Amino acid sequence: MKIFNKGKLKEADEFTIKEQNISSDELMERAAIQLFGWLKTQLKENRPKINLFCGIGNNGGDGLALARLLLNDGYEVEVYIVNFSDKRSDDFLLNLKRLKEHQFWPEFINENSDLPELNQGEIVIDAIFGIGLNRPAEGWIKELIQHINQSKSYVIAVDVPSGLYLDKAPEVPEAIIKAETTITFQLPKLVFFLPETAEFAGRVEIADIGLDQNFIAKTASEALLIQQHDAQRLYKPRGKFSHKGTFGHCLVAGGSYGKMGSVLLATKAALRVGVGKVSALIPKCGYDILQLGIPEAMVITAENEKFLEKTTIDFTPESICFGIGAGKEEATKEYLEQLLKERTAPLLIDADGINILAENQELLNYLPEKSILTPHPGELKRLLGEWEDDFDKLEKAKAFSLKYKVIVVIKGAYTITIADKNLYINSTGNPGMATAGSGDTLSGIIAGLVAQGYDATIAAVFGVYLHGKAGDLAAEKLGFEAVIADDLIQHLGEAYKSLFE
Ligand SMILES: NC(=O)C1=CN([C@@H]2O[C@H](COP(=O)(O)OP(=O)(O)OC[C@H]3O[C@@H](n4cnc5c(N)ncnc54)[C@H](OP(=O)(O)O)[C@@H]3O)[C@@H](O)[C@H]2O)[C@@H](O)CC1
Ligand SMILES: Nc1ncnc2c1ncn2[C@@H]1O[C@H](COP(=O)(O)OP(=O)(O)O)[C@@H](O)[C@H]1O
Ligand SMILES: [K+]
Repeated sequence: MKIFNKGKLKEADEFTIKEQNISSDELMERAAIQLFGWLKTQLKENRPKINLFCGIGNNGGDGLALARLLLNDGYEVEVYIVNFSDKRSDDFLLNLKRLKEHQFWPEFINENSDLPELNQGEIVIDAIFGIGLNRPAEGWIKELIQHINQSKSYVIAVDVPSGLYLDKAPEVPEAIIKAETTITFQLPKLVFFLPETAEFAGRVEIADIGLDQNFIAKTASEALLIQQHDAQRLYKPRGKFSHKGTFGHCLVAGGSYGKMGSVLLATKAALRVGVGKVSALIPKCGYDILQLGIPEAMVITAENEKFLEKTTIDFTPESICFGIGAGKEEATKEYLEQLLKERTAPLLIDADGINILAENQELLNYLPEKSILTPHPGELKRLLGEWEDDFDKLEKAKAFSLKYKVIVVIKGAYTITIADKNLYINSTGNPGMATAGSGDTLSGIIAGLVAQGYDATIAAVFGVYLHGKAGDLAAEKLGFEAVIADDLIQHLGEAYKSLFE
């Protein structure tokens, strides 16, 4: 699903109005009908008091139209017009008039008003600012927002929590509505998936207001949310007459004394994701661990007992996963340098592989095109330096990815894959995956897909999706706390199957 910026969302609104020959207030009415339908479904027979806070732009207009629909249905409604300016939008005014025609008079509030009483068990609809916000909320509006946030009412934001920009980091986080649920129109917004801003939106619901599908399809977006139907299209079915040679040979090079489990996990994950053959290249001390832990894999040992070093292998793998549990010994660095310069196979670099690159930045120049780096935020910081906020982080990671022509997978609650200036935001995964080794399994999955012939960007995006889905399926059965990395591997088969459910 595409994620548009503010400019493109406005264009989509305008195009739809023209193309479908409707007035802008009809689009607003569609938005209100969607909001009303969602609320009614959620509330079932319950009839809590609903307090609507409406600004004077079109977001406020949505709120006023919703208030009318709620009143018509017999809900107890209180409407507060957050009267911060006299530049009221036409559709706001139209909906104010319609509300008054229903003999309902909203309360206008400004800096001199008392803050309204908001109680537990009541609902607050936040329709103060939408995508038209252009500066932080200040003074009494900020106080009102804080009052709403401190109340025990259930807060539902219309389109976007008031005070949150779409395309940049907030300057004043205290001046943003913290919603339990955000009902956003037509397309998801990038800020709903970034660590510093996602929490303001709470649970996100997308309301289809019928924006022109052709416009959405033909308009390029820099960010995509990867959901089931997107992932399904990436899947390559296995041919009836295929054999293990069809699905590639993956080399997992890593491990050091005390950290051999990471290689075991990645190796297993590569096999479970469908690779034909896997060889683990490890220091000598890991031989028994690997052979006993995963009899399906082949094992090659480096000369050294405890860490990885330059080793000659007598085959050409279809992908190499380098760095997990590897440590940062000089000899291990030299081996990475050799792999970078030899360019024998597509490379995925994770964990200590990334740390070695961060400490020896001259090596970055040797990264083969379309190599995949899978840093968690700590590793990313070592690679890129500090960033100011999430947007700055994304810009820096994009610049890095363009400069070295590589794919950067920023791991987190919503893992973001960056390739060719595009952002692919993953929709699967859960806090149960915050457990040691879950990143190692991801590396094995992605390298395993590359070995099977998936394009590197697709392998990253698809692998991240499958990994998160396996985590979701594991958590469904086991509960968040009990999920361990091996469970992700165990559920990869079901994750594949779920693509077609
Ligand atoms: N057809 C459509 O387009 C559809 C649109 N839809 C809805 O419209 C919403 C966008 O509406 P919008 O463009 O009117 O902007 P909105 O967010 O209501 O606010 C603008 C006002 O806020 C003001 N302002 C900004 N920042 C401020 C601040 N910090 N402190 C104080 N004031 C501030 C700004 O004032 P100004 O900067 O001009 O002084 C202006 O007056 C969108 O999110 C969706 O809900 C749906 O109905 C579907 C159809
Ligand atoms: N709260 C979360 N929600 C979704 N996914 C998560 C969450 N926490 C961690 N993950 C996922 O788990 C993995 C953790 O990777 P990483 O930090 O490298 O772990 P390790 O080094 O222990 O293997 C990443 O793929 C990340 O996206
Ligand atoms: K809002």
